[in-house]
Amino acid sequence: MITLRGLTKRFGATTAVDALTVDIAPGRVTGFLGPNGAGKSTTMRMILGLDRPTAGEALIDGRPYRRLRHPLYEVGALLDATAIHPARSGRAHLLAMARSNGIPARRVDEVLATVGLDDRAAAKPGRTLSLGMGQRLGIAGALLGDPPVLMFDEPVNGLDPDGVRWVRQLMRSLARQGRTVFVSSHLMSEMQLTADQLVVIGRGRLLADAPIGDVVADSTRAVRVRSPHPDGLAALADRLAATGATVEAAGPDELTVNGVTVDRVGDLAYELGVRLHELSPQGASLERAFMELTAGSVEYAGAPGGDDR
Ligand SMILES: Nc1ncnc2c1ncn2[C@@H]1O[C@H](COP(=O)(O)OP(=O)(O)OP(=O)(O)O)[C@@H](O)[C@H]1O
Repeated sequence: MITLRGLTKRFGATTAVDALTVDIAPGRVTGFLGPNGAGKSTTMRMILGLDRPTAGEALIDGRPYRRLRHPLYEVGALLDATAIHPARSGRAHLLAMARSNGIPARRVDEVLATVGLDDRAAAKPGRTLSLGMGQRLGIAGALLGDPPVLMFDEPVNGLDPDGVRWVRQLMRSLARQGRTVFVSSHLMSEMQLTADQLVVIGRGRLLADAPIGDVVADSTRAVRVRSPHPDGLAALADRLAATGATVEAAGPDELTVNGVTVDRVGDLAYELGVRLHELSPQGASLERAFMELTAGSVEYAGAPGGDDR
């Protein structure tokens, strides 16, 4: 269990994390989402004792990181896959970690096998590792102490589709084993397949903490409209906009409409005599739910005095 209580971090005038209170429970994958600069990395860094909270606390199974007796046995993390010595091999990197934490050397072979790095890959110096191999090595490091709490910051960055699927299965199996799995990602479609629970933040503040199904179900569903008559489609778009719907041109013969039902769009098209080739409700997606949730938080990067890092 990871517990955040009023967790706050200020860097000068910037409030990176703002009074975050949330429990990240074991036995499920909790996705951590937010627009760029929302405060995800800073939150993860505070959980790991790498940044000091300005106020509040971050606890791992009830204790702050600095009070953990054997940190690697209690929490494993992948924050930055490039954080490996350029001249050191992956295996040497893991062996050094194991040795300094009283973990037997054979565990290094186990985790290398788990992440799919063979002897040759594990012997390569850090500077020659691809981003994907670096990610696998970082995940191996997180698993080294077999900890009940795991955190991964953007673990699928740089992985090919096979690698992405592999990370998804790994996260799910770690959660099934009863561990706390806290993972950030920018890939919404991937998160929709991986996470059970979502914690969404914007400008450092909590926007949502709910099962993923609830977050997605709360989002509005778009309606796709296609017509072979551009003028008719334009007239329909104007009419829909006048009724308060949000209308986007998705192509020369296609509209994406939000804020009205399919029936209403169909009725208006009929009234205007516009011939349609398609009128279909779109599936709810995490992508849309995320956009709606964070709509008020994304202009942050461009705001006067804002900091886009
Ligand atoms: N060491 C620092 N000094 C000053 N400001 C910082 C520092 N670290 C982070 N910030 C600022 O804090 C805010 C949150 O940054 P953070 O990196 O935690 O966001 P994030 O959600 O991880 O973003 P991204 O998705 O882009 O990685 C940003 O405005 C960032 O510029």
